Amino acid sequence: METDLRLESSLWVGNKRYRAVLTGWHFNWTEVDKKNRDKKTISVPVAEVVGVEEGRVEILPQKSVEDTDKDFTVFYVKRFSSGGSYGLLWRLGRTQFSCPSRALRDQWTKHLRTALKTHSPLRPHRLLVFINPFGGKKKGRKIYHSVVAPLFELAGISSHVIVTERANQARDHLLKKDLAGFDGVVCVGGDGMFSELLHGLIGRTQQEAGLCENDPAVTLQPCPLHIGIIPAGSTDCVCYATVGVIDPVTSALHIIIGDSQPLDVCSVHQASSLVHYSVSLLGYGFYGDVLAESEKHRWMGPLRYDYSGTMVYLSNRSYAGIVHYLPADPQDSSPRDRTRCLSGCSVCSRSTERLFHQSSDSGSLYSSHNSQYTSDSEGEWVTVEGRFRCVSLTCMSSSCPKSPLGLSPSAHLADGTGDLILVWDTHPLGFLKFLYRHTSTQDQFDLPFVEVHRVKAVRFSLPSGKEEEGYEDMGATSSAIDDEERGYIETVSRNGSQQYLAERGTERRTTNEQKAATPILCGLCCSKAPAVSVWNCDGEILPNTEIDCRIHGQLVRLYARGIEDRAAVHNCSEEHDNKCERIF
Ligand SMILES: CCCCCCCCCCCCC/C=C/[C@@H](O)[C@H](COP(=O)(O)O)NC(=O)CCCCCCCCCCCCCCC
Ligand SMILES: Nc1ncnc2c1ncn2[C@@H]1O[C@H](COP(=O)(O)OP(=O)(O)O)[C@@H](O)[C@H]1O
Ligand SMILES: [Ca+2]
Repeated sequence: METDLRLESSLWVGNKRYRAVLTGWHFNWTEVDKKNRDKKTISVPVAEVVGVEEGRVEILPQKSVEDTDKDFTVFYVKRFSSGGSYGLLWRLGRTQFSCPSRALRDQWTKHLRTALKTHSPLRPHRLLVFINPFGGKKKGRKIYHSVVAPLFELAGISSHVIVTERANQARDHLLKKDLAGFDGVVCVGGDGMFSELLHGLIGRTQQEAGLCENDPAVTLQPCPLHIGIIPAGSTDCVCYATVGVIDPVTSALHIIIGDSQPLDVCSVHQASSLVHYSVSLLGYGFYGDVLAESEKHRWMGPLRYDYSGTMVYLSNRSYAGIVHYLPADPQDSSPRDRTRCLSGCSVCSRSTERLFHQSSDSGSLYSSHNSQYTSDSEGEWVTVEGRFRCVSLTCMSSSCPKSPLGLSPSAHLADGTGDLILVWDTHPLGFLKFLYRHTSTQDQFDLPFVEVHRVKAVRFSLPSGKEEEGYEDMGATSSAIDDEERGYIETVSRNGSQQYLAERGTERRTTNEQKAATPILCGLCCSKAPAVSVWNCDGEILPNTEIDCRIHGQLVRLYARGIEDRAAVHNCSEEHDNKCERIF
């Protein structure tokens, strides 16, 4: 196969002569000077060729074809560093080649197209696209038609576009309508739109496989259709964490070349019913309150989260809860190992082996017929109880423009685990420090009131009687109540490391800093606070407080490849300057 596709000849680009070689995996062209010495080589992996067209082709301002019979044009992925973001921006590169004869031109286009088919088996031919016209800054339609559609057309992708008229339309369509002939589903919107696709596709796949989604112990069937995300929302966390930038052109190019990134999904259950699926943030306390508050201010657009975040921070709340968790194998990885899950991540690759090649033996995460989660290999559940500022579970880093390294910077996209972050009640300045560290590279887990655990499952319940209590006096959660009630913090040195203990029968102490800070901020807030918060599940408020969650390894696949390591990518051009270069 490799030798069949090989082609080598002299070609011209403008008035310069090049030696072009197609090896099967790569298409290279090297400038040759008058003395036949090689100069600079441009090398494009065949998998990153977007399209090959006869003639001299442009696509902006409109598609134009000068149909000369000795020329062909190759479109391909070109990388740029992206300033603020961690990942790389992808743009459409274009080179027009001239051949000495028409026969050679036809040979080049035929070979390149065959190589494309051979080396990019997952390239979509037909896509189902849902646009949320109201997501983010309400630019979904414009982004799709001006930026994405021309690229899909160039790549020969046909798409069926649905502009949604109501919430959950995309989900319902995926659950009920005929999906035959589609290779993938794309949303143009934010995390909420992605969540609709996630629910629709997972639900449809389980229906067709005859599996019950309600039972947390059932091993769910991975979805056959890929999901593409064109970011046009408010947080765009799933896009940022799987691509590394929020950029519609970059995302469209990942879709076109058929990149494939598996993703862990957390199922959330209550009383033996499925409540929701989550991939990014499942958060109780602070993040739940921020979402509940922000729904009242949707008109503010993406800014609603900053406004609500500030208001909720000032209200200075903490909540009682009991958290049970099932730790993952600490030998595989740790949330404190300071590694990052990047494109081609070895921890995720090892998990693929474990999840799909050993699933028939007793080493699987759960035994599929075991509704009480008691397989021998699952390990021991751990229980902690106390007052928390927030309890968060995330299946991936959940990086987003607000927090470029995310809620858990060392979490993995596809390792079959999630990171459980427990932020115990603490003084307002301590909590602010924790929040603020999300905006920099400082370790947000290196604080005495924060714990992080890599887990396979989590249960959350309320201390008996809490659900009925409703509201409690704010003073009670901040200054009036004694330290014993509040579960305030204490750091002790155990085995040489700082460990945090709260409400575990150990002595408790309030620091001076805590005592000083609390009353000042309490003066700014309301006098009544609810005793119970809500769960924020990828931007949706859950109806239940007591939940049971399980991580399903690699349940869905996105058209993405994870964040590319800048240091390992060679063909990256200088920083992209939007002012002087057009998109195409
Ligand atoms: C002091 C600065 C603090 C910055 C803290 C940033 C933490 C950000 C972590 C964000 C994790 C995001 C996980 C993704 C969630 C989304 O699924 C979900 C839905 O997104 P969609 O609307 O696009 O559909 N988004 C959300 O739920 C939004 C959560 C955002 C929380 C941001 C909170 C901002 C807090 C600002 C606090 C300021 C305190 C200042 C005190 C003087
Ligand atoms: N046509 C529509 N009208 C109202 N709501 C919609 C529509 N289409 C989608 N939605 C809902 O809007 C919510 C937010 O959408 P999303 O695209 O995530 O934007 P944002 O990031 O700004 O929240 C989603 O939960 C989705 O279900
Ligand atoms: Ca994970």
